[in-house]
Amino acid sequence: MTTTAALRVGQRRPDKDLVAAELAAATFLTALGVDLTAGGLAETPARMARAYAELLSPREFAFTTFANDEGYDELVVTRDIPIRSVCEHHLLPFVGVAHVGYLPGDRIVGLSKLARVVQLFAHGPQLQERLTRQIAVWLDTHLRPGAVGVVIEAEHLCVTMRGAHAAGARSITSAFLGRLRDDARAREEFLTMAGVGSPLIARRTATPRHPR
Ligand SMILES: Nc1nc2c(ncn2[C@@H]2O[C@H](COP(=O)(O)OP(=O)(O)OP(=O)(O)O)[C@@H](O)[C@H]2O)c(=O)[nH]1
Ligand SMILES: [Zn+2]
Repeated sequence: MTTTAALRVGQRRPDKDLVAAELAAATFLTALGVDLTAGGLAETPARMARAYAELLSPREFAFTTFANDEGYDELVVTRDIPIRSVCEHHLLPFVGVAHVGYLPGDRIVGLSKLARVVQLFAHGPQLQERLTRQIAVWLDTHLRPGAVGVVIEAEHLCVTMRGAHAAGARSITSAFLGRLRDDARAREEFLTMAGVGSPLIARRTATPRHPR
């Protein structure tokens, strides 16, 4: 018989004060010379408050796992999971895709949950490197698999739309734990399944060794 387990993850009602956020947004825009009485801007501070509240609040979900009764012992990879986060330096969006995989141990996870774990950590002021690592470590802790791999490819609007104006630049980060860290062939297989599998990319995305 397959045993199912579900762990509630995330906050049901994260603390937020939308009224204070709206007032602050109005002050912020006015200080930058934006005339809130012009055009359709009257509601903009309230919209900004709601928009950032959404971007910064993780959504609750159930992390559902099943006993690995079939003894499935090959990689499971979900690729091209959309990533939408905001960088902690400018609070501007970074957008792209995450490829997440694991080597099952005693349990397998509901496939949608890999995307939900990505979204859990993406909601909040982030660094791409930290986001990549948090997803990997969280899955390692809660699934106890033989390996975890996470690759994120993202465009940071603070890099492409302003500042350096490096239009089209994308940053690639990775985190490999367990067998995917120790075994270059397994890592190459993961990268191929994730669609980033050229030997050049495999070398570029290999993280430095740290003790687990
Ligand atoms: N490593 C890393 N850097 C990020 C990330 N998001 C934004 N940054 C960078 O954080 C840095 C902040 O640098 P600062 O010099 O303090 O900020 P700034 O004056 O706005 O810099 P410019 O963007 O170069 O105009 C910038 O180089 C950003 O590109 C991220 O996820 N990871
Ligand atoms: Zn930034």
